[in-house]
Amino acid sequence: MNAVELEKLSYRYGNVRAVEDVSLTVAAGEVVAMLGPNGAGKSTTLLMLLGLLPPATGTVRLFGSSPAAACAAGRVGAMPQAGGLLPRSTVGDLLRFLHDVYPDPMPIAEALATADLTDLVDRTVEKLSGGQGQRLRFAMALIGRPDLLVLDEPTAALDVEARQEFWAAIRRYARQGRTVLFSTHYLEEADANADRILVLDRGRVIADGTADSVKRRVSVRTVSVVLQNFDYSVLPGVAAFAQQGGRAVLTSTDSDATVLALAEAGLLRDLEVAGAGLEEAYLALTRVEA
Ligand SMILES: Nc1ncnc2c1ncn2[C@@H]1O[C@H](COP(=O)(O)OP(=O)(O)OP(=O)(O)O)[C@@H](O)[C@H]1O
Repeated sequence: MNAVELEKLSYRYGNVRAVEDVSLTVAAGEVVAMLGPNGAGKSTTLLMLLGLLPPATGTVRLFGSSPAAACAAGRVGAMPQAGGLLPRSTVGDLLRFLHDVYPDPMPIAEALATADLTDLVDRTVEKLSGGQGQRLRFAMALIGRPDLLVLDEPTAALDVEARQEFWAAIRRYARQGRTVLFSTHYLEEADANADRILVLDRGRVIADGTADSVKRRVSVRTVSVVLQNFDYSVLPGVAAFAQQGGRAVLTSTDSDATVLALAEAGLLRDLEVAGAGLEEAYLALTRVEA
């Protein structure tokens, strides 16, 4: 059974089209990253998925049920983007409280260990670092032993080390065959931690597949030549332009056309053409859509 089925979901805030006709399924056991720039519609999609925002059009099914029924059955755990921690409570207080709410919770010691919080059980929330606070939210999301974990930009504002610790905890949980859906701005996070990447832009899914297939979705290449005084962005195929060490580095969705145009403009000095990484593919995808 699919963990998530979204069909033709749309949402508007007044005149702003936040989500447009999004249809997708997530199979049970998949770890899926939802990648997209600011305002792409990630949070709005996740809020509708969780049943916290009624879709303008379309339907959401979680494990074949409505979001409300799946949540009531304890099958869904979520880490929303914003969300306070009850002041003056300790890590242990919050987990004990939630432990008693769910039908089939995991032992508190297991939630603490999975989120690497065992040594902080008596710490009050005001004294937690940013990374520790996020790991507590993660423990709160997973103590109900949910089959589906939904995380909205869980590592925003964390430093590199805290992010690594956080992802190690998520991977421990995913290895138990759970479904995880997370949103992020960080390509490397999506690449390193997800089986599949969805790219959202302006409310639509513009790519869906493995990191490799996202790269192949547009045959993006990096074309570079010695930098000259020229507006490279007007050349055909060029989705992005950067200056690096005296070179013009062009991300191109049609490297043949770009190279031909460079030749015609007399700009072909010390040409290099290379396959591009996920970052360039993503940039090109969102630019091509624009
Ligand atoms: N409460 C709101 N009222 C009005 N417009 C909103 C509201 N929330 C979001 N929007 C708009 O809807 C669009 C989608 O926003 P959303 O927060 O879903 O995107 P996002 O991909 O999660 O962005 P971010 O990465 O910045 O969190 C944006 O244009 C945003 O400005």
